[in-house]
Amino acid sequence: MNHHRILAVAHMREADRLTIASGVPGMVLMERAGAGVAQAARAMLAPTGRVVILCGPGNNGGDGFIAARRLAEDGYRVTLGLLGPRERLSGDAAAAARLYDGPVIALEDITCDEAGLVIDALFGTGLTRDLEGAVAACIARVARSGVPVLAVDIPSGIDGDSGAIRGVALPATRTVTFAARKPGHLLLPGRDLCGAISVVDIGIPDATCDGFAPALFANEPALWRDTLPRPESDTHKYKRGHALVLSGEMHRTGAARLAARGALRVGAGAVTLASPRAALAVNAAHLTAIMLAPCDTPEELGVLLEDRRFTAVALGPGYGVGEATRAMVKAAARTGRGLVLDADALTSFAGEAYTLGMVASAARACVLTPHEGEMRRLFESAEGVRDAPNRWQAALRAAEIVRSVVICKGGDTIVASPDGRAAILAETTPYLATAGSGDVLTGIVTGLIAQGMPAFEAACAAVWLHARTGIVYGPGLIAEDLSEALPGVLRGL
Ligand SMILES: NC(=O)C1=CN([C@@H]2O[C@H](COP(=O)(O)OP(=O)(O)OC[C@H]3O[C@@H](n4cnc5c(N)ncnc54)[C@H](O)[C@@H]3O)[C@@H](O)[C@H]2O)[C@@H](O)CC1
Ligand SMILES: [K+]
Repeated sequence: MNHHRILAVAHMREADRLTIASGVPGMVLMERAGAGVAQAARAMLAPTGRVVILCGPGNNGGDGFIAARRLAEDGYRVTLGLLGPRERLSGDAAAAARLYDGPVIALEDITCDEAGLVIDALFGTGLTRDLEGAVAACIARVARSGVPVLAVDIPSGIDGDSGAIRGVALPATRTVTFAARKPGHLLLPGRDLCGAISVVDIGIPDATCDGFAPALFANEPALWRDTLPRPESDTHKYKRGHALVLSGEMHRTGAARLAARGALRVGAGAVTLASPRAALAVNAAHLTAIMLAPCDTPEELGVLLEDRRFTAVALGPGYGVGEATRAMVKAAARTGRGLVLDADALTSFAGEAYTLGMVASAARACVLTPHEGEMRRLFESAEGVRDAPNRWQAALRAAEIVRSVVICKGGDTIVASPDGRAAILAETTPYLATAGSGDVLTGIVTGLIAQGMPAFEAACAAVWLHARTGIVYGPGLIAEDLSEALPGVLRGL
């Protein structure tokens, strides 16, 4: 199994279909899925403990019936509640139900008394509308009981593609999913309801999923570790890339310095801050390893960037919104370097995502790092972004429009590439929500791109490193700490 691949619901269905078409009966896949659930359940139950299994009307319920049979055979006391009449089950789910010869009661009659575990096999990836009525009431009862819950495939009520709660959802202690995680396991609020997630191999060959587009991933080191720049023994500082970060005016210089420090800490050989003349003294008072150059106009930026040693430019943090910023972005892009645009550089193109796309296409590689508000402003009139059915589809469409890698920041940051790849961050910390934290992220991406790392991988690595540093540091974190704690996380890789 490719462990960082994730499968959209439609792709999971297609992978099932292709595997079945290649000669593996659907029932064999379901048997493996149910066996995986039973195995996880055993680890959560005392010997001969009581387990309540909630089965829905589709194949998720089918997995529940398989698990019920296996656990009953092992001597556990099984109570199975089914939503709807048994005669209405069809296909593999009906076959799985026939193999289970224990009693089946109505979902409405389920209680959790003395139960050591509840297995939630109500709905999986086939959820199509909000949960209500008897199911919603049952979910509320189980949630109130405090009994540990093992979710089959995904907690019932969570949308597999968006991670949204459809009406209500049953929070799980553990989730056992099949073949690969789905976007809803990583996106909020779904992620918070899954508990510990494990993936069971049900025999869907990797090659079956290789050609799926878009290609979705969990943002984990396995995705980008091989492309992470490592200095060779014969290196010198300019071989490790030279990043240029543009500073804002006198009263707004801190953001750029935070970014510059991030770029240096992640391994750029040299970093220069391009500062308005009026702010040179302020910046000089705060910089040591980072160099300083005066730069007030697009023409001056062009002259500065005639030095071919500059490999990447970052623009936006604290820079100010308006025509002057737009002109600087265009001047930077024209020089064909790696380009990272954040904050004011993005807001300066509010409502003009297509224009920004044209500008960005001149850069060697371009990465945009919008938070939710910047994303909304930039793409307010762009088709297929605001009305996308979920955040990864919005991110992919956005990347296509701006012809850049887009980092959609949030508690479940998504990195999307115009080539159709997207990666979702699985783990982060709310301590990162602190002033200047985003500026450091901008600097980390810039530093990686300056060293020649491909844009998508650089963006994914930066997002992961930033999050991991925040997790490791924890309470009390301020933006300045991020760059200083980064080496520890880099060492761990
Ligand atoms: N061969 C396969 O396709 C495999 C499927 N597997 C399991 O099958 C699941 C997907 O099965 P299905 O596609 O049958 O989907 P589900 O079992 O998730 O649910 C589909 C059923 O629920 C109904 N439904 C949807 N939303 C509802 C709502 N809000 N209220 C009431 N009823 C609602 C639908 O009409 C349909 O009858 C996966 O999550 C996984 O657990 C596994 O067994 C592995 C193999
Ligand atoms: K479920």
